[in-house]
Amino acid sequence: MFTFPNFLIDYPQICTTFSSKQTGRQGFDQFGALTLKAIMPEEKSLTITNDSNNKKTPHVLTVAGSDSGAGAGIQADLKACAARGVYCSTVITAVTAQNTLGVQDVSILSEESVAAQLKSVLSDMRVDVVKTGMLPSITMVKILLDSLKQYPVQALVVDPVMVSTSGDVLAGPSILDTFRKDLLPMADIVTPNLKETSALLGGIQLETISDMRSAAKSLHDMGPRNVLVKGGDLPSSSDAVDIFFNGKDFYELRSSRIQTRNTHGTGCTLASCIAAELAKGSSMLSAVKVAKRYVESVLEYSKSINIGNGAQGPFDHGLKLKRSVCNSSRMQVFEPSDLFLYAVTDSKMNKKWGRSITDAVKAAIEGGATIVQLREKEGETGEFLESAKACVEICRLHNIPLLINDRVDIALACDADGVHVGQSDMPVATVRALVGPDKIIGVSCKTPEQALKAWGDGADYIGSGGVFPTNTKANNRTIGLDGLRDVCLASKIPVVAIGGINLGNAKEVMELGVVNLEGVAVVSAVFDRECVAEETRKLHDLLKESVVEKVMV
Ligand SMILES: Nc1ncnc2c1ncn2[C@@H]1O[C@H](COP(=O)(O)OP(=O)(O)O)[C@@H](O)[C@H]1O
Ligand SMILES: Cc1ncc(COP(=O)(O)O)c(N)n1
Ligand SMILES: [Mg+2]
Repeated sequence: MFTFPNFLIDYPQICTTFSSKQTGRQGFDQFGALTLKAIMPEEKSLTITNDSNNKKTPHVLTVAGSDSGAGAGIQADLKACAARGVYCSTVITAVTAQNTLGVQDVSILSEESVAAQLKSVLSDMRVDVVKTGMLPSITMVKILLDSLKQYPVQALVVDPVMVSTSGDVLAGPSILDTFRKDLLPMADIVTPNLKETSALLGGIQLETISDMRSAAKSLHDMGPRNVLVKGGDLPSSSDAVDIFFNGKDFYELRSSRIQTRNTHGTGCTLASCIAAELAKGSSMLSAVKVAKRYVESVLEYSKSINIGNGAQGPFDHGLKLKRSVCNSSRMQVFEPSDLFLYAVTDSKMNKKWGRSITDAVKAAIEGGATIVQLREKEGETGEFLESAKACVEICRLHNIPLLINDRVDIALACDADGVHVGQSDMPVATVRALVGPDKIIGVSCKTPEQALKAWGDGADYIGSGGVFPTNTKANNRTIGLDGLRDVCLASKIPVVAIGGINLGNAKEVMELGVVNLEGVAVVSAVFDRECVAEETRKLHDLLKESVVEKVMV
């Protein structure tokens, strides 16, 4: 038996740079200095240093079958990793003749060839994560596991490919026992589709999300550290729902179902993207979330691709809009709890108190702000961009997300973590098309209808208000605590309350205790004050005292 040095997965909460010397962990040396993403549960205030001399290129090795149509298999893996900015090497287990009609032929490579390919790559190329797809024989699984024993890697992502989306069999039932007994216990994550889940669990029926949850639990009992049951083919659901289970918590990962014929290779792409994110240093949950969003984005962008005459076409991993979706230095996926204390800057207030934007942001973070938005309605673009870049640097040092109000161009240019838009700004779907799957998008909503639309369009959170009257925004209709409650109850994404919130009324807002309400956003209460850090700290303390159990009604 062997164990994978699973440092990232065991410690997703710690973010700083560890060198192998500092960790002293066996098996970690081969990775050199790794930048690990990190959040400390209470204070998110760790410094991220970068040992650029020793920076290693993230590297995924895919062990899978070739697809001549290039929508799935090795070809999908190469394209997905390239799109995500990660190097990908390949061990080919079989050569399939495939097109958009189905699988016409399968030639399985010799076991000697597979063993030789594994040795060539693993002995020389410092692989971070191995991802498996089509493993057509029991001996090949054993060869792979033996190779990994000799050359341990950071994580193993197992896509237990058995049946293609077209319904063709790629690995027969005789492999099932080896998958269950030998491969799954070694996996950091296993990502079966519904048919594969059913086969692994002896042919059980999977018709509902609740069935998927029970199945994820049963698969977890077979030994993998994490399970993702993919629901791309769940007939009863109008959304594309996947169930993630880490042995403790279940996560229902839901996206809208894209109406397209171009879904060939979604499973391979998802698993490769998970592997790529892990290789970059993500925690498992973050990797899975980003991968799901990436698949959703490429399906959306590739709707118009027209290749082949069959029922299932491939998609464009590079996205139609060539953007630098993978170059962001942000390491962390948005968490609802980030909305706890949301500091929104205001150019007029900064001017009034003679503060630079950067000083305002530094002080808010010092006082405990958990997310920052630059809302600069006046001033020159060039100047704003320079301040925004400086704020991105400050926020990244503290692991605090930084969003830009309204200005998608500024957000892209300074590589901010996201954008916040109002109802009359650029539509959310267009913002998503421009900023890509990784960025956070927030939308201001006053009604349940707007909240549902925001979710459908791909927003990550809602800012709901004005809860109380405010001077910050002219002619802004106040929705009150009742309006806020209605939005929270209707919403499918986290909500932050905004509008006239201060030390005198923040408790009332939090004590609504309504589902989806994650925190408060403030402008004047912290920035129209002499000491921003102190006011922010007082508000932070008050919010902490006010946290109550959330209710559905
Ligand atoms: N039409 C779709 N719209 C959005 N997401 C989809 C769609 N079809 C599949 N997905 C997503 O693609 C990923 C692969 O799922 P699935 O198609 O079930 O696996 P496989 O390709 O292995 O059969 C999952 O995250 C699933 O939710
Ligand atoms: C060589 C190979 N490997 C895997 C798949 C699965 O494809 P999908 O991701 O569409 O289920 C495939 N069709 N061909
Ligand atoms: Mg599929």
